[in-house]
Amino acid sequence: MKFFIDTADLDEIKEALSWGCLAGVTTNPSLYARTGGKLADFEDHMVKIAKMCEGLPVSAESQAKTTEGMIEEGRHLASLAPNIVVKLPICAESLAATHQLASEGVRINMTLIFSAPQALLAANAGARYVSPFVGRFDDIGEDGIAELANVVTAIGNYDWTGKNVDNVCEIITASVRTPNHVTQAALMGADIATVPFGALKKCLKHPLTDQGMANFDADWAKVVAAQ
Ligand SMILES: O=C[C@H](O)COP(=O)(O)O
Repeated sequence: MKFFIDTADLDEIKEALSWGCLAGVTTNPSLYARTGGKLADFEDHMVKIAKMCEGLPVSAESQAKTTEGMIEEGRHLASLAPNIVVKLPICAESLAATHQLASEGVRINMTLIFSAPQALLAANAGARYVSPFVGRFDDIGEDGIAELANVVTAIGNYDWTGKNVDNVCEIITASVRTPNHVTQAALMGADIATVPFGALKKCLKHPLTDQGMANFDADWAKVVAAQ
């Protein structure tokens, strides 16, 4: 399973990139708002991220509400950098926009997916990625991982050749809150987990790793002292 980072924060992206295991970035309007960015700077910000992550997919979300608007904004966002993926929230308008944009070679990440039928509709329209949300189910006392499993099985049952420029539909596990979400997504074979930086750091750490390092250092200090 590949790791994306779910953030629009340039410092977080820079640090996560330095780890050498990042395969992409996803952003959304809330994440951009959290950076304090202005409307006028949105495109430049997306281009900055795309340049930092050359060759890696970077999702930039359209704010258009009509099919025509999404097509226009989607074409524009995709023209900003070769690795920009246009993110659209699932609805009738975005399915139609996805169908058109995919036929032009634009990669779409269909977001706000909460069920297998939604994911199947998106993939059939030509989505290059579908983003089922996990944590928001858990937030309302439902089982996000079980819904993710339905999406993974449903999308994995079919061949998406001819639907988009890459002939595949990858599943981005989104709304990830915990390392256990990452574990469960990987165990069921989700292609990608997009993880906020805080949760990514939690994935890296384990108390037994810290304890083990401290023990090795202490024992090595004894070896050095005995010289
Ligand atoms: O846009 C996709 C995000 O992964 C949503 O995550 P969130 O539920 O933490 O806002």
